[in-house]
Amino acid sequence: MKDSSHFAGKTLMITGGTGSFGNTVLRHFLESDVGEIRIFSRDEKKQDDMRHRLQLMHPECAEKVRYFIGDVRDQRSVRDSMHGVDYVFHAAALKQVPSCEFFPMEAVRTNVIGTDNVLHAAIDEGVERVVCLSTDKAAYPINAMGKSKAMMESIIYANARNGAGRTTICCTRYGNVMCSRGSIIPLFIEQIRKGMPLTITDPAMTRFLMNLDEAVDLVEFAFLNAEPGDLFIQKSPASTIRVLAEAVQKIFGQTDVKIIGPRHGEKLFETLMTCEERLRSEDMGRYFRVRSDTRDLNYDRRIETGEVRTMADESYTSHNTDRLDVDRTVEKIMTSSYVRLALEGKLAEDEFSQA
Ligand SMILES: O=c1ccn([C@@H]2O[C@H](COP(=O)(O)OP(=O)(O)O[C@H]3O[C@H](CO)[C@H](O)[C@H](O)[C@H]3O)[C@@H](O)[C@H]2O)c(=O)[nH]1
Repeated sequence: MKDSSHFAGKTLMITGGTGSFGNTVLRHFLESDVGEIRIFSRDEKKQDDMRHRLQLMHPECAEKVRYFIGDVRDQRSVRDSMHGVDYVFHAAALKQVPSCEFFPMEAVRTNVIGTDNVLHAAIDEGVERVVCLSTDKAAYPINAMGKSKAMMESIIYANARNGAGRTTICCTRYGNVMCSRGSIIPLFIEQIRKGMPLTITDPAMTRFLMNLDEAVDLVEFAFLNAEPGDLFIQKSPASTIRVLAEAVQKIFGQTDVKIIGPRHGEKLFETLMTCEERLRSEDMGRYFRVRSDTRDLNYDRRIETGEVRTMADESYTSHNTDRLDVDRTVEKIMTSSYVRLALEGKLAEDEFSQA
């Protein structure tokens, strides 16, 4: 992390801390002189693995990390782990589209109620900043995962608007993180290794591509720049699944391709910023900021004059963003440490990419 003096001596908590994001962010945060990092998650085995990995690879900072077993669904466990915390990074979520489609109430419990629990505990405990992680699937949502994340965002903005005391709550939204657990690139690599055909849902589908370090940069940018209720969006390139498959094959070897059709709840393209958000967005270089709408419900008091615009002409989507060809997709994919290690046959040795 570049300048991380803002974490000096502070206590940070990462919900969903044993996931891909949690592992990457932990590595970044441990480079700073942070006081303490709390990993909050459900799975004792994953916590134990993380503890051992850290002791093995970075014994000098292992003591700064404390592990809390709990579930964001359970308010008590959230509160008990938040005493004395300065900053919260809320990454705990159900995020697989197909499984949320079959168990939508589970998405509600974790993504909606869980976020409400985290925010209220943070407000009550006087946490200074909470950065929540959302997804492109929350913009014009069509599947249960996206709808639950859209509700999560509403809860974030409502809490920020209704007054969160000394707690600044903000949100980040990004597209597909390459090589996160259960995602397409690791699956393609495995299929090539086993000599099996690549399973492609729809070759024309597009997805935004970013790596885990970029996700961490976005979260840090939000942390440093947020006003209450801000949404920060990472500008990202995208590619079609056909191009992505060709790029992975170019790196790992040719194999057949099988078209399997879209899975439950999938979109042809993703939206990172809606037309309505785009109208009030601010271009900050690598990122967009969408400020929260701070008007109250007394519409009668307002008299609008002149031209009133409700939405921008276009939303910001994986179809109309910078679209990568095969070579640029190869370049992009190679920025993922998972892919580089897989290529060198060193995946098992990596301390964090297995998360
Ligand atoms: O066998 C497969 C599986 C997937 N796909 C396609 O590959 C793309 C990416 O699929 P992933 O499962 O990797 O990602 P999703 O877009 O479904 O969702 C991912 O990105 C989200 C953010 O947008 C969340 O982070 C979520 O956890 C993560 O799974 C999609 O177009 C999908 O249709 C295939 O072609 N073949």
